[in-house]
Amino acid sequence: MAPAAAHEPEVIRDKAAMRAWSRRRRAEGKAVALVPTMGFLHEGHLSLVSAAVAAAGGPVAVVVSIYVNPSQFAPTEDLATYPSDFAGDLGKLAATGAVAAVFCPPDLYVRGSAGHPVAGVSGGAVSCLEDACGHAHETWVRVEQLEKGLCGSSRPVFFRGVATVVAKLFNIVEPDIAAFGKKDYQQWRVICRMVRDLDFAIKIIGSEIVREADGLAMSSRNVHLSCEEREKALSISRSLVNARTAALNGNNHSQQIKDQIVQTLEEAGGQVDYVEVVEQESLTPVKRIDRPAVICVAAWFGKVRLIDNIEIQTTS
Ligand SMILES: Nc1ncnc2c1ncn2[C@@H]1O[C@H](COP(=O)(O)OP(=O)(O)OP(=O)(O)O)[C@@H](O)[C@H]1O
Ligand SMILES: CC(C)(CO)[C@@H](O)C(=O)[O-]
Ligand code: BAL
Repeated sequence: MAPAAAHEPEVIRDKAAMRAWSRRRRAEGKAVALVPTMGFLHEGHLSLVSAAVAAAGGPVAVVVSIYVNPSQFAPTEDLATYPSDFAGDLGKLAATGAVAAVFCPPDLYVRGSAGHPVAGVSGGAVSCLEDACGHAHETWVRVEQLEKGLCGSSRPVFFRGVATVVAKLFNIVEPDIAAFGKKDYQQWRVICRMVRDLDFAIKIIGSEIVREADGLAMSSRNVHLSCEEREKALSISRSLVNARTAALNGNNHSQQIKDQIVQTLEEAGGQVDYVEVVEQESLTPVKRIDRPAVICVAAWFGKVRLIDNIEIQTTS
């Protein structure tokens, strides 16, 4: 976003202090906008700040939360190596001049004692939270249909953890607006559905994907790609753009589109997790792209699992 006068955001670590801060801002006549993140910020995150300010359309206090949520990671996933740079993040947020507070709680869960045997959810899976601390926390938000498929298939505790922690953040920050990136397309849809179904009085913004100049979707995990892997990973955005061009030119059979993308990714040396063509809102698979659809991809390059997608708006 355009450089503005640097403004140091207030750093808040305590839940009660965060809630009190939000209530004071609202009493001053400001809307409160929340941008939930896991830190190691990049331009994609900063675009959410701009989107939240634009959506408010008036006086607004923007809160960016930075919290790496253990309950959305399975013990086999990369919680331990998730990148972080708190000082760098604060500098980037200050430079926007648009962020009033950073909420960075040391922990958001009631913890039990380690070593307790834990039964899994969804066919045996447990998250890093239960794995380390038993079942002291036992209340979960499930968005039962939308959490299935796509990322939900290979990350069985992911959306349960995301919906739960976002609900907790909503209850702590009490925002009027919250901004999410369409890079995590299924996550954005899951949050929209949770807000609708549970009557959160919060306007959810779905913000466009911010890309590097060569097309790679910005992602905190990109830092773990070697130069060679990064070059190969460009096959994701390139294959998505080609697929959209083909679909808009009438080559709109989902199976052919998927086969072409899988072939391109594998030839580049990627390991495909999934390629799916789905309806934009319901995320149900479509056989042809004859209504608004989105092509979603997850693929591994080296040890890094990347996701990306492209929306296709049909005119018919
Ligand atoms: N390139 C991007 N464009 C727009 N929004 C983004 C982009 N990358 C992340 N976001 C959004 O930022 C928010 C916080 O995401 P997160 O902190 O997990 O960053 P990330 O870059 O997605 O990291 P990861 O490597 O875990 O995918 C989410 O709503 C996410 O969709
Ligand atoms: C929404 C979120 C902050 C919940 O932990 C996370 O999944 C993310 O950064 O996309
Ligand atoms: N941006 C999604 C967070 C995760 O992959 O855990």
